[in-house]
Amino acid sequence: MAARIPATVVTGFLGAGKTSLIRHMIENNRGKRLAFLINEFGDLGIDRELLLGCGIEGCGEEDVVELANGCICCTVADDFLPAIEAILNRPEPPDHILIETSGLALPKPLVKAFAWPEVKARVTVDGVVTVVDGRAVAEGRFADDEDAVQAQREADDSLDHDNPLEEVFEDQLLCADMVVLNKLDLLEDGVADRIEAELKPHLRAGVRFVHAREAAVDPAVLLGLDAAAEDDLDSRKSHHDSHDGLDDHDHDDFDSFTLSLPEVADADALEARILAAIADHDILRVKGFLDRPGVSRREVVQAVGPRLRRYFDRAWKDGEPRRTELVVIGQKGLDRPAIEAAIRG
Ligand SMILES: Nc1nc2c(ncn2[C@@H]2O[C@H](COP(=O)(O)OP(=O)(O)OP(=O)(O)O)[C@@H](O)[C@H]2O)c(=O)[nH]1
Repeated sequence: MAARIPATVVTGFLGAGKTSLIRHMIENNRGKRLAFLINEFGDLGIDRELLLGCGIEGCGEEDVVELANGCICCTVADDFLPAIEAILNRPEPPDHILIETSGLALPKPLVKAFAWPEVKARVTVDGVVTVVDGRAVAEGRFADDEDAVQAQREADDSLDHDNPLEEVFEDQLLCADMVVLNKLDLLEDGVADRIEAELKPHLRAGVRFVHAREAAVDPAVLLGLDAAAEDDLDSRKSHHDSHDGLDDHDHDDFDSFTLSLPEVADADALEARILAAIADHDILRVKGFLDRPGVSRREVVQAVGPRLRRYFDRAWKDGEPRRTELVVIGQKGLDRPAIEAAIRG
């Protein structure tokens, strides 16, 4: 059998640092031919745009494939398989494939797809890398209310949590071969070690932790784990393993919408309104691009919980419509009219 191409699955909750990790990998890639499959929740395709916007050599249009139709874990057969086959059938197949899942995806159904005979013959899962937002963990974003869980367990004997964030977060950890504990700069001394000690007993044996800022991890550490995860599915537990073997997962727990705005003359004022909306409506993630009048470059907006960053990436291209668009993601029941009104001001 010809050597199989290794694929790394990069997972982690919304805003943990997956795109940053992949970007760092592209910048520090020592001559390997890489291909990227990018999937995200929300319909703007921002992550692909961000990677292409960095203008790094070795990251061309054809190398970054976006899986746009919903969440990868629920559309494996329709979207993922044709995309991976197209990559494998290129005249010059890549040396390594990287797959960024959406922040709400469960990695296990994706890894399972690699066990399908037509894929397994040609690709192997080198490793599942789970990026963790250390600050969000420290703030207790993924922690259930213990009393509520206990009450629920007593009521229906199920293992389900009352906090869907925690379920997704745990599923991503339970599938990991390596955990990147990110956002060290936002943690007090000693907190990263404490988080690692707390998470470790819940993970599969031997899973390594790497602590990182800006998800900057040497590709030599991330790639070449040689895990063959598709042969090892039983050890990767999921809250969504069901008795009939079918995955039982949908994204009804989460909501997203896209907001289009006119050009933004005062970005500081818009930032303040976005932050106020995030606080008032418990929004998990906002990201998008701003059209700033008189400025040749587009401005990126990234918010994860209460923290927001803005920076200019690339120039608007000739003929490209200059747009201001933001994707807003939160738990089910987002009050769209109120959020829109708050952000529009
Ligand atoms: N302070 C701080 N911010 C970080 C770090 N790593 C990433 N970020 C920021 O966190 C935000 C989200 O990072 P991304 O890399 O886009 O996260 P992601 O996991 O790809 O996000 P989704 O695809 O939306 O789930 C961006 O504003 C990053 O600049 C870090 O180590 N420290």
